[in-house]
Amino acid sequence: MHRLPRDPFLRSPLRLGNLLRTGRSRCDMENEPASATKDGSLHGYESLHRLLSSELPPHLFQEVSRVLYGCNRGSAVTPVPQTEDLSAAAKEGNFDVQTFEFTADLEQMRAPRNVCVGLIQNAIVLPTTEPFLKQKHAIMERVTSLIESAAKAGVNILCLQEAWTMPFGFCTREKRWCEFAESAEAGESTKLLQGLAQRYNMVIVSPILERDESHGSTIWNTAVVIGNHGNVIGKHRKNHIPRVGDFNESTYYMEGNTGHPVFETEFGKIAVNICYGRHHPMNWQAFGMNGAEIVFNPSATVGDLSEPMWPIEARNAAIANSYFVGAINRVGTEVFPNEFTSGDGKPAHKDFGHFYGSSFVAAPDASCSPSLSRCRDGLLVAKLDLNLCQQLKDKWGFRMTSRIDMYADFFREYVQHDFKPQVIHDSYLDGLPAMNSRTT
Ligand SMILES: NC(=O)NCCC(=O)O
Repeated sequence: MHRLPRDPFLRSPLRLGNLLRTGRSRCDMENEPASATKDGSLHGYESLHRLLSSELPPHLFQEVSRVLYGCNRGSAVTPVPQTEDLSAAAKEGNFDVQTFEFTADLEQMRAPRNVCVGLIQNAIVLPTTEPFLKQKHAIMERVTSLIESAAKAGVNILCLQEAWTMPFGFCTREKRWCEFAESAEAGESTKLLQGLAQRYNMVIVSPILERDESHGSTIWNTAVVIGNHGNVIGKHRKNHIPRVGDFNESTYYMEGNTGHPVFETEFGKIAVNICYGRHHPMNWQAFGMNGAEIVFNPSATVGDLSEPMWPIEARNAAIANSYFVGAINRVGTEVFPNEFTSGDGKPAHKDFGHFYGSSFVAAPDASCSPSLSRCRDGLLVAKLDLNLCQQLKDKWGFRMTSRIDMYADFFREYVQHDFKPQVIHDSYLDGLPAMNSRTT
């Protein structure tokens, strides 16, 4: 007997018809390899969570969910009801909207520190062959409407995806994409967001391609942090630049020079670990050591390369550093005018592969939200009680037991050019018995 999918995405007569007619599960239904289908969905499901919740009997799904997604104070992180206003905007604007809540224990000496965080993922709007200004303005218009929806949801701190004003043209190595770079302090996107931040009393993190006029028009990959009064609080430049697959970003900009700043805002202490920096545990750690309570990870990454890592790295960082993480990935497939290769022997191609969206929030208690759609624009809203950060520090003591002094000594030695790795050699490898070897 077939269970009717609970996912509204599947309620199209065509999809359901296929399922019922063939009598097969979704994965073998379309006789495709065990990977995502062309529309970016997982064989018709917008996310892994929706696939599991629709395909598994409820009692099995509950167990899977507990193990895969964890529990926040004993319960799965499940969607909380949205206002009609917000649901209507999502329907009309065809974007995925999901709202979650992470609670903390009530404390006697501190009031709860509630904050509402929003993550926006979006596809480019126009083809990459359109005039650049038209492309940028079309994205800005779309993102403005998503921000307005975030305001309807009461979001206090919002983060956009990496290089949100442009297609992710860095795969091509063509320098013309540099035209999208703007001043962090006075560029068009910053001005737009300053107005929205002030109007909606919202802190907005805006990851853009930055052109630094004061330093020879240098290009950076930068997150601008705009305060809820419309002021630019500061900026952070991406610390780790990828040299993997089609991510030819090192052709455009260097490793950032802004350290690991934490921005103290009216709603909490936030930091930004831009995309590839999520593969570097010390990058996450340094933001935590500077006191971050929420670290955003605005990203642009594709399925073939990184999808198995995606649900793990941000979540591990949240656990290890006792803070919340908001991980955001762009969505859609971007096709570029000219073919490019990336020195991997694969045929020249014009697209980057599918940016799989799947933005989510991870909490310090190892719970995490289900992710947004793999194939549509989306807004994830998460209500957090920041007291959970300290409660987890007290419970697990990861910060207290981290032995930074021991590692400081080790790193001091490691950076010396004559550093010798601490390896203890088994003399049997040389055919000699070890000095204290067991004799029989
Ligand atoms: N944008 C970016 O740094 N992408 C690198 C690929 C990845 O980290 O998954």
